[in-house]
Amino acid sequence: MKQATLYRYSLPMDSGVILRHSRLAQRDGLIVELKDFEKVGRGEIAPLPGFSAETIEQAQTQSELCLAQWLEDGEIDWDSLYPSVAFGLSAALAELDGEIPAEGNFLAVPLCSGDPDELVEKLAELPGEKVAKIKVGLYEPIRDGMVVNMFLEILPDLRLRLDANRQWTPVKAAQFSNYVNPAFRSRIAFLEEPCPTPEQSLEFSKETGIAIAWDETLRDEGFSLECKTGLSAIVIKPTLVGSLKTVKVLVEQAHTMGLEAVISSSIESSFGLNTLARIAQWLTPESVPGLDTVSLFGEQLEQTWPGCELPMKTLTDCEVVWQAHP
Ligand SMILES: O=C(O)CCC(=O)c1ccccc1C(=O)O
Ligand SMILES: [Mg+2]
Repeated sequence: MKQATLYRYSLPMDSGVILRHSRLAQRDGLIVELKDFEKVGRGEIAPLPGFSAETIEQAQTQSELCLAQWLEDGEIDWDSLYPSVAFGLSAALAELDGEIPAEGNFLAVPLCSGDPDELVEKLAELPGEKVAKIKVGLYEPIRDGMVVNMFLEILPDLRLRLDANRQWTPVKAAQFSNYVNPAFRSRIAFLEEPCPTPEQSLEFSKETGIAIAWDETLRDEGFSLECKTGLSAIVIKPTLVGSLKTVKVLVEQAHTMGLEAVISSSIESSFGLNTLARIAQWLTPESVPGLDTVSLFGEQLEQTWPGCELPMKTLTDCEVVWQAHP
């Protein structure tokens, strides 16, 4: 006996600088719950405003159509779905089928705002490899270069992931790198998307020896992964990329090319982050995922994120916006 339910959540948040152009004060999303006799599978469908092309209303309408098909044992055409719907639905189905192992990788790379004292504290709690992520490209590139130098100087066992979100012209990118001590450059694990185009970013890497990673580029029209000098990683945001199958293919391609694959947050609720932590442990066990975003929220949803003390909202507190069985 099958049943499908869509819950809609709304959680208070402050996206801060993570989103740059849009400051979100509230996060809305859907939780899909599939039941098949005693088996249950859940997934989160949460288009991210400013990043996803689809709205939550569009995602809900499409989810309802898909779920109706699933209830009738129909085939789902994954490639025709919005990425957020494809991801949430495929995660719920995979969980229903017992495909996603329960164990998660909750060692998220801490996102730091630029205050070294705060980071030193966060890092002291991290077991094993010390990696942190800093957003760059928000202020003067020279300032970013100085901040990166300072962190790497103060913490000799620290490695950094940087993310410029395509904010630097080649000139600004060069101003940044001129300020980074050449001896420190190899401790930049990667710099995501320094320049507006992938070609400019690759050129930057060639000139500076700083490794780069694709994030936005993965979502460019017609993108296919190729091995390029200087490219060391891809950052995969499943909510923006699509089904679990698409995620798996990207991870496999990256690993085949010797690239690191990093599962990362699109600011899902603590529920969605738990799913991502499990997927990260399952598909990219050697890589620390980029999931340090729960603190942007005012509440958690259904499942706690380890160490997070925010109040908990449960699915029973959420509105059921759709429910059906065959
Ligand atoms: O990747 C991470 O470590 C955290 C997530 C993150 O930075 C992010 C989250 C939502 C939208 C865009 C981005 C981004 O990579 O810029
Ligand atoms: Mg990024």
